[in-house]
Amino acid sequence: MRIAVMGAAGRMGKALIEAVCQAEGVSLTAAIIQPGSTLIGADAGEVAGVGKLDVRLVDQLSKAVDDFDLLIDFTSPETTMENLDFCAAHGKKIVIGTTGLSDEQKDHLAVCAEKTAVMFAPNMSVGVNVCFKILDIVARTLGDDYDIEIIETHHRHKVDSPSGTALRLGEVVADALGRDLKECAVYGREGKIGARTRKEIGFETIRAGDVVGDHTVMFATEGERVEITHKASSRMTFAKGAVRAAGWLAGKSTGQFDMQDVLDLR
Ligand SMILES: NC(=O)C1=CN([C@@H]2O[C@H](COP(=O)(O)OP(=O)(O)OC[C@H]3O[C@@H](n4cnc5c(N)ncnc54)[C@H](OP(=O)(O)O)[C@@H]3O)[C@@H](O)[C@H]2O)C=CC1
Ligand SMILES: O=C(O)C1=N[C@H](C(=O)O)C[C@H](O)C1
Repeated sequence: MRIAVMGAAGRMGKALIEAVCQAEGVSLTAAIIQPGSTLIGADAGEVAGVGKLDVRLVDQLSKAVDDFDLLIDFTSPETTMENLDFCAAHGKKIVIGTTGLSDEQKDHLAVCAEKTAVMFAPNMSVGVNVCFKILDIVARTLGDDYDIEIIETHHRHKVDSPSGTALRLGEVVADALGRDLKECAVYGREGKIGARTRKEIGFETIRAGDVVGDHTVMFATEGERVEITHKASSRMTFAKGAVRAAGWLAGKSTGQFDMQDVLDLR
């Protein structure tokens, strides 16, 4: 499988290049960065800190169109949507890790998945995806008697909030309890807002330092509290998950998938 990495000089882009190099059955054959970057023409491996790979950084996906079978994209919603259309038009598979997509952009994934294989997950780590699975059981068992709060912490550079993972955690517990997250979510409380309503799901966002990504779902009632926490300490956990997803997608020509499919957790 010939892999292209979009946003190759970004935090995840560099981790993805390292993960592709470590994996079997895949190879890095293209790497794309922002137009205007001073790194255009540099060796992708050297920029990622894994040594020379003889893959030159280019500034347009179209310049690499004959060089890859699958694109891994962890960039921004706007860039990802452009690349998704490109991949659908040119029969390239795509693994998307970008968060902060709007509902319309998420709907567009399904449209493009009729033309090519699309894998999208707000968190590619195995640990978080196992948490999604067990949260469904925990929420169904504890039921409406427990207040649910979701707390996430990320590094100071993160631009979207709450994190894509926190929102997915909220969707999982809301679905398990028969609630609509759009109706019951409460974000970042402030002021004299009154007592908590029973069925609301609260989200708290912390941005600080170099935290890779922490998520906690708290279920609290009179007399006890259950907390399910995941802490990522390296971006390689996301990158390895994305490369695993890329290998899994080799067997698919169309359709939309996420890490629950890749890990057989459905
Ligand atoms: N699903 C998951 O498991 C994970 C998802 N993420 C998500 O991945 C995304 C990226 O995160 P992170 O790596 O920290 O962010 P960075 O800002 O470090 O990386 C994004 C990179 O994409 C580049 N880029 C943006 N637009 C283009 C374009 N048109 N062409 C080429 N390159 C482009 C940026 O370049 P420039 O800086 O020059 O603009 C930057 O280098 C975020 O949405 C984040 O939430 C992160 C970790 C895990
Ligand atoms: O921006 C990040 O860094 C991360 N983003 C993802 C998210 O928004 O959930 C996943 C991970 O927590 C790191």
